[in-house]
Amino acid sequence: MGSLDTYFALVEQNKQEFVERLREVVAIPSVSGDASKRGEVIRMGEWLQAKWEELGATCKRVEPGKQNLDGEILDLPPVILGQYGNDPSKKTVLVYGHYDVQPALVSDGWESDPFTLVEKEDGRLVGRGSTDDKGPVLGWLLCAETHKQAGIEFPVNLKFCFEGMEESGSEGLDDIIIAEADGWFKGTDVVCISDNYWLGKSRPCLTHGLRGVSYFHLIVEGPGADLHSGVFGGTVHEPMVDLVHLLSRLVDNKGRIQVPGIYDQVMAVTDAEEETYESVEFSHEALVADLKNDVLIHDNERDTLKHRWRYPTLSIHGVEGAFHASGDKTVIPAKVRGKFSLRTVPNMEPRKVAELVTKFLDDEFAKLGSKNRMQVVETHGGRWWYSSPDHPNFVAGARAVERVFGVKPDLTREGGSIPVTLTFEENVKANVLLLPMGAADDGAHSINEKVDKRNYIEGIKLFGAYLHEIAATDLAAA
Ligand SMILES: C[C@H](N)C(=O)N[C@@H](Cc1c[nH]cn1)C(=O)O
Ligand SMILES: [Zn+2]
Ligand SMILES: [Zn+2]
Repeated sequence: MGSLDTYFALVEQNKQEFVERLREVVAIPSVSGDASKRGEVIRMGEWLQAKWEELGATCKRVEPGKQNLDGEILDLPPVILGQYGNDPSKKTVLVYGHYDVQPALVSDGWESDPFTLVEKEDGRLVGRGSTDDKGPVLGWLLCAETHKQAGIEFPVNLKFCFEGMEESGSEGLDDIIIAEADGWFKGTDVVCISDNYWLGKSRPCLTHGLRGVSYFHLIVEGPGADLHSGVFGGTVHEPMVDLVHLLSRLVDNKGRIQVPGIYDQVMAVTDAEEETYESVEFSHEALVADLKNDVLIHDNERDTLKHRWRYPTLSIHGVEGAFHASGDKTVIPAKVRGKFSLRTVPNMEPRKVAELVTKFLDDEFAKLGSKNRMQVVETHGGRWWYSSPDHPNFVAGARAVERVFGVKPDLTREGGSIPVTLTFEENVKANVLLLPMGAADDGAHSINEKVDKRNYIEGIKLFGAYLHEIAATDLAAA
């Protein structure tokens, strides 16, 4: 593969330029969960479309419709579909990624402005979206640009699907994938998604499973307005007291979900699965160092991995409407909204999960004898995904990892969720490979999110190597 060596050499040569390109996209604050940033999310989608079109791709901008966000009716950001190359003698690879990001404020604890990329001496490229998912999304573009610059024939036809709502439940995307399965996505041989992370910091991985997510709002409201706690404390049912009580009933402090029936659908661990935990690169020592404190529940790596990959979990995220500023305001909030989510696993069904959670909270609320009103709303949900890692798509991914990093990849499952993975698999009817670029300690969704320069640059090489391996692979051997 002489042309691949030329490609690697040019990626090396362009390293600093690629950091500047990442700086340009991080600077667009495309936060999908913030109504005031919707214009920026749309601008980010338009940026991507323009760059791909400059390169010669054919793009289609699909509008998923409208969204009601905090009472404001907003345009959903466009889904950018693209096709780069259309040679019937080549295989066709569909890549998916998202150009929206999680919210980020300096006041959350960032060391610098989240939307100004900072290159640290130790190689960290710090900025919101650097690893999730702007680095990888940009990586596919830079891979294609570098082939063109080097005069190397692009080894496959590339289709792409980039969305701007992944961090907010991928609203509207399922319908588009279903509608385009026999349209834009027709002829896809394999799918590749780069939107998760390695298990450690040195060994790359291929991922063949994701957890699902079911997100809930628990709303408790009582008086028509906030009240003075000196005047009304002890004489009215306080929404916040009811809410705190209900939230505390959902999960114990060992992570065990308290909703009856929730574990009934969880697949049992098989002997074959037990073996898969033996060989992966994962240590509590490294994890505790990343966490900055030992706050681990389990005393061994295997149980930690099982609770990340294959058991359901429940996390409490926040309370809207509660007093949260500094100072000692003596208020009784009139309406509060608790937010929590469950990560779901094979073979849990989202409908059943919502039913069990709602019934449990209804029963617990009834026990309180409160005169407040309570409501449980499932705001978004996504299904888990599990696939065999034996498909030639994974073999091509493994070969590409060996070519770039000189090691065999770990085979992992992911604790996070990319709900459209299953939608692609079911509707486009092609195998999906998850090929992450970022490392375990990147801090996606957290403060000081980063991608290491090594991961970013070698990741761009990996994308190219993977496409060349796909071109050379007999996919019919599946
Ligand atoms: C794994 C992926 N990069 C990711 O972060 N996915 C999100 C998806 C989501 C669901 N609701 C909101 N965001 C996640 O796993 O939290
Ligand atoms: Zn992501
Ligand atoms: Zn994310």
